[in-house]
Amino acid sequence: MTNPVFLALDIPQIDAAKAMAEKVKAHVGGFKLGLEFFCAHGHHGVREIAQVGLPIFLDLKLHDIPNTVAGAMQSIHTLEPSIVTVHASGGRAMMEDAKAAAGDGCKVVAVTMLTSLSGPDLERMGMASSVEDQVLRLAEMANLAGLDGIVCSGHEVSAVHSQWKDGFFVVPGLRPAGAAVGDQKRVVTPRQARDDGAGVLVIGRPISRADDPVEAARAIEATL
Ligand SMILES: O=c1ccn([C@@H]2O[C@H](COP(=O)(O)O)[C@@H](O)[C@H]2O)c(=O)[nH]1
Repeated sequence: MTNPVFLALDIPQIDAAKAMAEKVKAHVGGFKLGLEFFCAHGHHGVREIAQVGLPIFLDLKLHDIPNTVAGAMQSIHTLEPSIVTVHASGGRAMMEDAKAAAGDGCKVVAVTMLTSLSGPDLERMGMASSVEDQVLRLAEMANLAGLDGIVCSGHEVSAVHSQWKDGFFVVPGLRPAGAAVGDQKRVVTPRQARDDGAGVLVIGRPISRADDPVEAARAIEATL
């Protein structure tokens, strides 16, 4: 089995991020580079981390009009990411154009509802539906738009998997039992997410901020 864990390298210093990647590379399947790292280091930073030799997931959460998102997808083409995120709330046309611009070999997945949000946050945004219904609705739109899959929490992945059998599901908000939750609200263990149908497990601080990141990554791998 390929290791499904992508380590979120939310580390602003390029040398420290690369050193972390080198340290844990035997115990993860890839690296996720998000806004913190990309805004600081752009294409150069991505190329540095890619030298470590594992797949790169660019979690840029693109969200704009279709033409702009398609242009952004074309601008990251040369980095050959294996996965890129857009926001499902950008709409179906935006997702269609993002997928068309991505080219072969790059999965495009739509962020549905951030794992740092929960039911009361939806209410405050004026949305009457439950979290699961909202995620299922956005997942259906992403499927119709031709995307490869979605990002959701471990709370919804089983329901989404039932609705979208061959979808590709990326799950962040993962915590080993007893680990600090921090700003995440919809949390499950890596093993639970895997059992419920997640294809990629995104894990950041439980590894990157552990006293011993190699041991933390190894211990998570052993539970899968
Ligand atoms: O809904 C989402 C979408 C993306 N993320 C990203 O995943 C990691 C999680 O990091 P932890 O340190 O394990 O909490 C982070 O890079 C987020 O930007 C998410 O958490 N939730």
